[in-house]
Amino acid sequence: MELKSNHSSPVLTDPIPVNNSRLGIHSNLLSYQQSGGSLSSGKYMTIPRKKPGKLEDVWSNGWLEAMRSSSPPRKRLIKDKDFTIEAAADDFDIAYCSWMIKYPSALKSFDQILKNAKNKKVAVFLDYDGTLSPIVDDPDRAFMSDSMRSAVRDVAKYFPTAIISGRSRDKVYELVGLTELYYAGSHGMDIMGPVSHAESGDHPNCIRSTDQQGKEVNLFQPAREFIPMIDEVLKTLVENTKDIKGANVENHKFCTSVHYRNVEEKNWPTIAQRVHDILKDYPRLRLTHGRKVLEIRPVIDWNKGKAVEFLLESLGLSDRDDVLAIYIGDDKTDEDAFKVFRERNLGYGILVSSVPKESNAFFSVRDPSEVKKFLKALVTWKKFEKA
Ligand SMILES: O=P(O)(O)OC[C@H]1O[C@H](O[C@H]2O[C@H](CO)[C@@H](O)[C@H](O)[C@H]2O)[C@H](O)[C@@H](O)[C@@H]1O
Repeated sequence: MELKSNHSSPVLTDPIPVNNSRLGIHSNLLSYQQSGGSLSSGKYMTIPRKKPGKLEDVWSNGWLEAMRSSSPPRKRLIKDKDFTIEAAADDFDIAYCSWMIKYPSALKSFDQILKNAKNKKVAVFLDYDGTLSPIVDDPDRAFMSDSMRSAVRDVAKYFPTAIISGRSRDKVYELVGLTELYYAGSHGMDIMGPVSHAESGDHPNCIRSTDQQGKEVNLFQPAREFIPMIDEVLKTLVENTKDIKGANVENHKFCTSVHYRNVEEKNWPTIAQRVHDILKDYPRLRLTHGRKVLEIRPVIDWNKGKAVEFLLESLGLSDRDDVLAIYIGDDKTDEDAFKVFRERNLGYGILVSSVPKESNAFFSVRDPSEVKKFLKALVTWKKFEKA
């Protein structure tokens, strides 16, 4: 079945604020115009969304392949009365060790990182799932440990620190529970940042608000106009996947996730097809892949990388030679941030991965427990430096 022709060229254009040259990033904010929606005037730019193609193409357009490779398989454990080892440990370790030549351990390279951080202001950006909390089957039970929370709290005492998550800002705040951080939810499409250096506050998508403590903050929501559309899609996704055992649709306000971690693999084509069928009616939405999750988000040129740039700007830390930023994340959506770090020489991206995978990060750590070690080491260094 072919998609209707009106889906093949869905791109109308959206206003781009032109008077925000101080915040160069905003001139790149691109989006599609809502059909029939009225949007304010301004400069227009477009980005192409991949033509969806034939419906049966979930087989050939790479969705299924991406789904299969979207999260490392849990390693098989061989248990003995005295020890537990991972299956095929030798082969795996060889591959992992050679991968680590390209992405050295951030813990083992700590001295090198410190050398570059000396006399610089360090800012820390942290992803949540798979970085601060381990990956678990139930997204509602992805809790971070108290010791991790305390490590993040300590980091925030010494360095401006932000959480950049795919989850809704409210949800990730609830999970982290620290008031001393900045939060960017929905893959950066919902940022609560400081007002102090906020030329970013001039942006039309930025409004003054107050946080949970009543402190004045800047709220930046570049995809606000998409809320009704996301809401509508969410309802359809819930309805159309309710008969697929294990499927779980999560609402992030500016985007939505369809989890298939608990869906039998033989049903992955079905869930992919259902999502595909719904998405074809929404040319202003696109799909990205996370760890056993399909993420549906607005087609705007905004992501975790842009969110980091925005926060650095808001913090008065942009375009400065005396700033070194660190970003720690584990999944594909974090690659947008790693890429910006490389391109703009902002500092170090650190990938959390226990298996070899291509990345734009500079360093790696294996899992959240190593993230915690790294955060603690940063704090110890700063304390020592101050003493
Ligand atoms: O940007 P993040 O903070 O890493 O959020 C990305 C997605 O994380 C969550 O899903 C992932 O973690 C779940 C809990 O461990 C796991 O069950 C799921 O398979 C993973 O994809 C969250 O539930 C998603 O909504 C986020 O988009």
